[in-house]
Amino acid sequence: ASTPAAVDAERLQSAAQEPANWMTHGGTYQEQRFSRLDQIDQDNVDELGLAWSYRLDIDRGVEATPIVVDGVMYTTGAFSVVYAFDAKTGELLWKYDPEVARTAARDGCCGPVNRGVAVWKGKVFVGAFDGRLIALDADTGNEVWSVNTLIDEERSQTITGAPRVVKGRVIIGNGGAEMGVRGYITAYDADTGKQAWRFFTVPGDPSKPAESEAMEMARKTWFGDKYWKQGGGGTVWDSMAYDPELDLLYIGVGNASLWNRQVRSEGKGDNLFVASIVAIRPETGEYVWHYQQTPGDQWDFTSTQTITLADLKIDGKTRQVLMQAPKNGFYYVLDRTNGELISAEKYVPVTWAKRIDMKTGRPVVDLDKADWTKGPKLMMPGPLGGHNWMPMSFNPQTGLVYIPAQIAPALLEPDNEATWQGRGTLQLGTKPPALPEDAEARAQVVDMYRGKLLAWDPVAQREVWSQDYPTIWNGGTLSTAGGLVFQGTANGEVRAYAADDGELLWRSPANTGVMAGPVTYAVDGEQYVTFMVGWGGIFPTGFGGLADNTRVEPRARVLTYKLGGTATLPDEPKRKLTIAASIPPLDADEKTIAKGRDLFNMHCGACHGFSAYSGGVVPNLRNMAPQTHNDFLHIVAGGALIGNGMPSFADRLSKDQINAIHQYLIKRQHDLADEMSANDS
Ligand SMILES: O=C(O)c1cc(C(=O)O)c2c(n1)C(=O)C(=O)c1cc(C(=O)O)[nH]c1-2
Ligand SMILES: [Ca+2]
Repeated sequence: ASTPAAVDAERLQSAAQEPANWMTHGGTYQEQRFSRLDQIDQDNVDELGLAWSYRLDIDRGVEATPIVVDGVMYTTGAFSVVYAFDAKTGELLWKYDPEVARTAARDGCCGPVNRGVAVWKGKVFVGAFDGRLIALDADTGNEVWSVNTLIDEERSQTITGAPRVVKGRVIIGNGGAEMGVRGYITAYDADTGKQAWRFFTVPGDPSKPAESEAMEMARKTWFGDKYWKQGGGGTVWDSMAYDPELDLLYIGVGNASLWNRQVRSEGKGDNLFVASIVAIRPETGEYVWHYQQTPGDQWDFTSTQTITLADLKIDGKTRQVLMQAPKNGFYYVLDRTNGELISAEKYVPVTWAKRIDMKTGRPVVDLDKADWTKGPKLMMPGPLGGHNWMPMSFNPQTGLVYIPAQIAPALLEPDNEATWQGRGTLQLGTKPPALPEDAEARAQVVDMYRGKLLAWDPVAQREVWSQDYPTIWNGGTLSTAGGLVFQGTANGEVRAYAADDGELLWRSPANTGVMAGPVTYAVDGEQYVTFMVGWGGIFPTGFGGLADNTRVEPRARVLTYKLGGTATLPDEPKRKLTIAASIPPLDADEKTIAKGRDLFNMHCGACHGFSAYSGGVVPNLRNMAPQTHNDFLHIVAGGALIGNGMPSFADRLSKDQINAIHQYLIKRQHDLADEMSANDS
């Protein structure tokens, strides 16, 4: 190959005909994550072996889908670091680190993750966690242009999603709806980085003119004068799909901000376009249609999950559909020409709504179970969703979608006094959705957690087969013409199943949790399958992942397999938690500990785990060494561990507050020691 990343409009539109390559995030513009490669099939998949592996630089959540073009793989790790590999040998061709401040992890809800790059005509595009969109020379990894996509430096906006390129425009949205931001998506000229258009998803300051007719319409669905001060939300932090025939770009719009609609919008209004699919023109950013899945969302029900386009035979007619399994637990099939609802059924247990009314297209909300603004409610799904960002796939040969589904209830409790807290702090209008501190009570919730690889018939709207996992947060899926479904698991394996009946045909250790969506490609006539592996994202950081003593290590790698591959992974057992030899005495009063608890959950919980349950991605504060206790103030206020990515909180926490947090953690460390000795006896 002479010109690297020589991808243009024609190649992208007919990507399905070039299965040796994986040229755009979802494999094709339809984002089906289906490959016509069939060299690896149901009969020989058990001969898969490691062809090559590469240890990435930063052991935090790995979420990227690699792009592979003409024998070169472009992929990313945590903090938006880009890697180019020889796809056959794994040789590193170049690496580009945008040098996002490692302390910037605080600016996101869910870790400094990145879901991958886009390529176009010799360039590689990456959205950096700090909000820059950067174009690199695909040959050298040198920067060609860089733009700042952020509109408000006072707020925490990030990029975690993968850009898409449509008609020579690089399109990217931002994350941040847990931190009080306004959502939008922006298109830039791929050659120059010049902004082409921006589409806002929620209205801004009502004293200023609306940016578009769409915003004029959206405004009428918001109430009071608070929403725009709290951002409004509606971030487009992950999915998009493009239909070249209809010339429509579909974007998945996230949850409202704050979560609490009482505080945000006087408890009423649909709050367009939160939790919606919106169809827009890729050349102009002009609104065409929308379908709102969760009107007036107050459950963090993002509609940012994989958007998959397909042509399905429904009631004897071929329909051009758009499909999604968003967090809210319903599987939606829409007519993608106009946004009309074709069907929607529960794909996991759902308590917030009874069903979707087919006449109105609206959910029949069960207020008794769903409205937590007047008192705590156990939600199903919770904010982790029936399905999160881990991509699903659709196999046109079986007619099934393969959803990394999960059952993850959560208790939501109101904080109706919520006010603006400044950038880098959670702004929810709920108490942070912490797991109970009491070990037994926590176990009761965690025992409800179940992961599920769900093979779903989108026409009949029913399960065809499923595979159960002991916990949630399992990986994205890939399906192939070899009759296979590939998926990695939360507890550290890569697997292949028969696409038709779900039989487990191959498994191999990944030595870490696997979340990202795998891809397949071919070089010199040989088929490869790549899993990006590495544990992180919001479940491990915010919710402790698995229990303390069975935790998964966050080892970040690229793992590439082929038939007869003979490379090996080092033997890397799970680390066992050993309790610190001494813990400072527990002598703070209840009031101090309670204050420390609230401060910790608001300022520290998203990374170190609400209620201090650690998933082992960042240090476990229930197991601090004596030296860490001694240095606590230096670390938290003095920035002693800035090099490790631990910011100084001197700008937002007083010495007294830091001490309260420390006392709370001492209590939690004693709790852990008690739990461990109870388990031993
Ligand atoms: O509302 C947002 O802007 C936003 C952004 C992100 C993100 O950018 O990663 C996540 C979420 N929300 C979210 O709700 C969520 O569950 C989530 C999980 C993850 C992850 O990477 O594990 N990111 C995000
Ligand atoms: Ca969110």
